[in-house]
Amino acid sequence: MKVLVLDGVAEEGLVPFREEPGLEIDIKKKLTEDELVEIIPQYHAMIVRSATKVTPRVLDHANNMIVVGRAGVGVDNIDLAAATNKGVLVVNAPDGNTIAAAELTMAMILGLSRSVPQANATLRSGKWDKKAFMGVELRGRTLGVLGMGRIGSNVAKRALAMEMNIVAYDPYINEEAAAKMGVKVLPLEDVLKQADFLTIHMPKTKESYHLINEKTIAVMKDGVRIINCARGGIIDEEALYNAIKSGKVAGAALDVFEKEPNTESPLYEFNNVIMTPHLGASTEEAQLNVAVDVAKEIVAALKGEVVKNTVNIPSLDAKTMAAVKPYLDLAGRLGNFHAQMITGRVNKIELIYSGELSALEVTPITTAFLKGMLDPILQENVNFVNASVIAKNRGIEVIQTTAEMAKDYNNLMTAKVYCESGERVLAATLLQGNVAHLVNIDGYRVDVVPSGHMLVVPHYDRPKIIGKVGTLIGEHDINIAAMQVGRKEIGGKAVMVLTIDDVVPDDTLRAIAQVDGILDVKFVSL
Ligand SMILES: NC(=O)C1=CN([C@@H]2O[C@H](COP(=O)(O)OP(=O)(O)OC[C@H]3O[C@@H](n4cnc5c(N)ncnc54)[C@H](O)[C@@H]3O)[C@@H](O)[C@H]2O)C=CC1
Ligand SMILES: O=C(O)C(=O)COP(=O)(O)O
Repeated sequence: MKVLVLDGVAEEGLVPFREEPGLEIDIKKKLTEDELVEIIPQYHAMIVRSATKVTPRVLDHANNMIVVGRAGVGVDNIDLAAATNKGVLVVNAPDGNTIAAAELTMAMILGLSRSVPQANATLRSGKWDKKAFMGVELRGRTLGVLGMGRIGSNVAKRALAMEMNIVAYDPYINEEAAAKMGVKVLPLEDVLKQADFLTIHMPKTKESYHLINEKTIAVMKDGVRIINCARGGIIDEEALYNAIKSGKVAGAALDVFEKEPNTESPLYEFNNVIMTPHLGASTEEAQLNVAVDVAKEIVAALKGEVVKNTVNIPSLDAKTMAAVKPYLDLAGRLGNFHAQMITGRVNKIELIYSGELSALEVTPITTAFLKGMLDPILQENVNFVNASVIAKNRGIEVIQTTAEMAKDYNNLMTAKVYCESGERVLAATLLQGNVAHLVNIDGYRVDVVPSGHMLVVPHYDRPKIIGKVGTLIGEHDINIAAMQVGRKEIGGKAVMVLTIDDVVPDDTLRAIAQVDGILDVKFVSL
């Protein structure tokens, strides 16, 4: 397998790749979209930082791509929807550069409060100008933190050590944990009103795009200083320009810009604006950390193992994964079994998780079912990343419910599939040793290990029928390994499931279907 490494990812961190026999690494610096499109089909994985744009067009050509790794946090340069549709996993390395970004933010806050870069530049130009650089102290001033995640909370921790008051806005955090740290979580407007320094640490999303704009700046204190080491685009740069020009904003420190690289901007006009070229993660430690972390994740993804930091599918912790894993296999088999039993368009899938299963995180199990069912039916590559999206795009309604009790079983997964030809129901359980057992077909009780070749034959419960089916199969020298009959009442309808050692030819299937009393024949191979 081949991995493409771009954007100057730290080579010394790629050790996990070098330890994998058979993995080829290509390290390239800067590629245009056209160049990327041309070479991308040969790669199974790629690593980027923030420079390369992984566009829908690039992904469209990435026919062998399994995983895209981001050596860092922000994935706004990767088209996640296109990756998901293509079945490409996206992983990031969110922990390795937290301290680097938090420390740059502190450097920006201190740089702004004492005009360090400007004073340095003036002195170098031959001027000893003490008067021009009267600073302000941080002690006792209020720092507003927008986004109290990894970086925001590390900035808060450091600013507390400098005796600042901290107020924060983050609608998705635990206020108690923040309060314990000494941070007051407030509505956005209050944070904007109270902050002497305002620092941004949220991702760029539809919600946060241009969050700092003419209106929100108007709410802020006169003389506020604004720091952005998160993402360009969260600040409307034109509004910031106007606010600095008018004196409303006393200074700004920007590491990120709406358009990068950014070497020309009206903001260069102001001496009270400090700008750095997206250096937040640029420390030796951070670059080593993120390269190692993302390389490990990519190796795991290529080997089909559990990946922690997935961005486009929910990631599961090791404990949850261990509990869910046996059911992923069961669900995949059940989905695949269904795919071979149904005819016509699928409209709705209802999955009922009962007994012990109801206490688990069942969404990945649903995904495993969808993958198992859709993969054999569709031309496109269906995997854990795109299975739910594909189902949705095809208008298949997926309902997942749980029930605490599973009659007669410890755990039971029931899958009802509604399609043009009607409704089919399969139910399966995990018995000792995590072996999957199919225990119900369309309301008939059976006990079949869903594996290998099987024949499912609904029929009338009458003498001679089973014998005739056995004879027809025997005539083709196919051995029957196991046989099960499920019936509700004597003489009514029943279902026969034969586990056989070989593929049954189509003409034999037709001959079986013609036996008087046989209602249908399905050959299922897992
Ligand atoms: N300048 C640089 O080189 C670097 C920039 N970053 C950027 O810094 C930002 C923060 O990174 P982390 O702290 O690691 O991420 P994180 O995911 O740990 O924290 C982000 C926080 O923002 C909050 N949030 C999300 N949407 C919000 C909204 N609309 N309003 C308020 N809060 C919101 C989330 O609840 C979360 O607590 C990201 O944009 C990341 O890309 C990260 C590393 C280096
Ligand atoms: O991790 C992040 O989100 C960053 O912004 C770091 O970007 P970089 O890897 O230095 O291009």
